[in-house]
Amino acid sequence: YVIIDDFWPAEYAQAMRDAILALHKVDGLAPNRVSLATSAGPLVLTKPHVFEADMHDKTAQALCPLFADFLDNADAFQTALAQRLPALKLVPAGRQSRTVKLQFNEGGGAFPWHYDNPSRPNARRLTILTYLNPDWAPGDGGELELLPFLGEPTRIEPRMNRVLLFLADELLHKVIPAVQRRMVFTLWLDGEATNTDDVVHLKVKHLNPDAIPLLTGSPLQRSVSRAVYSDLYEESLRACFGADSADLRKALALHRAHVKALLQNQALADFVAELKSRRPF
Ligand SMILES: O=C(O)CCC(=O)C(=O)O
Ligand SMILES: [Fe+2]
Repeated sequence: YVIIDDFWPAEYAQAMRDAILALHKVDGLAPNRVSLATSAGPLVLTKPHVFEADMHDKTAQALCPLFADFLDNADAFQTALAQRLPALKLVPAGRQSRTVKLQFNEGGGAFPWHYDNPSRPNARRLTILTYLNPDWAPGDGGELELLPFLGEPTRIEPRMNRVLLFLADELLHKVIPAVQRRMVFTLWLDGEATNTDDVVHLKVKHLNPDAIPLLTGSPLQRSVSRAVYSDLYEESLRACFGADSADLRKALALHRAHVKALLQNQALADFVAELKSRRPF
């Protein structure tokens, strides 16, 4: 990941913050809803105290010209990034290859551990967050925590005009509950080669310690992440959905079913035990 402070011209960052606040005032942000596929059909969960707008949405465009313009006119920025980061194989241009999301949280709003690109059909390769909180102070919460696979976690403070870039399909992260209101603008750029067969399907040849360096540097890690970090996933689901809510029970049940299915394969279960033993904490 990369952190760049004072990324945007100061007046533009302030205008971005004002635009999100204005959208919040006219109820232009909707509760965060995530739809998860289950054997019984889609399951929709709502993250409490997290409000969002996706700028591909026509209503959001009408209410928020600054970010509608950003979405329309980000080709030059996207092309420049694609050229400077060729290894990422970013789609070089095109409104449909990027997502602009505005987010506002307060009163405990949090995100559990996740990858921004969990698997197909998602095509995101790069996450670019812009934090827009001039008054942020320790104790306000809302830090982003990054967890490189089998590495040490890092906490990032959501300070004004701080931009954070990381790989959408390779970096596990969560948001600590926000005590004070907190605003973020997220830009996701799609890749030309995300979720190819070789990073989606874990194979028998990967189930040994020699393959660990491959997992730590590849989206393949997603196949085993929930099992390796099961305790952390559960703790973060509680922080997000509240200690005792219907959505927490559903999210926990889904998480546990996923882990159980993985561990039914003995070779995989042994490998997960090995990976767990290599966690530094
Ligand atoms: O709010 C943040 O800092 C990050 C939010 C996030 O992880 C997401 O929208 O996927
Ligand atoms: Fe995320």
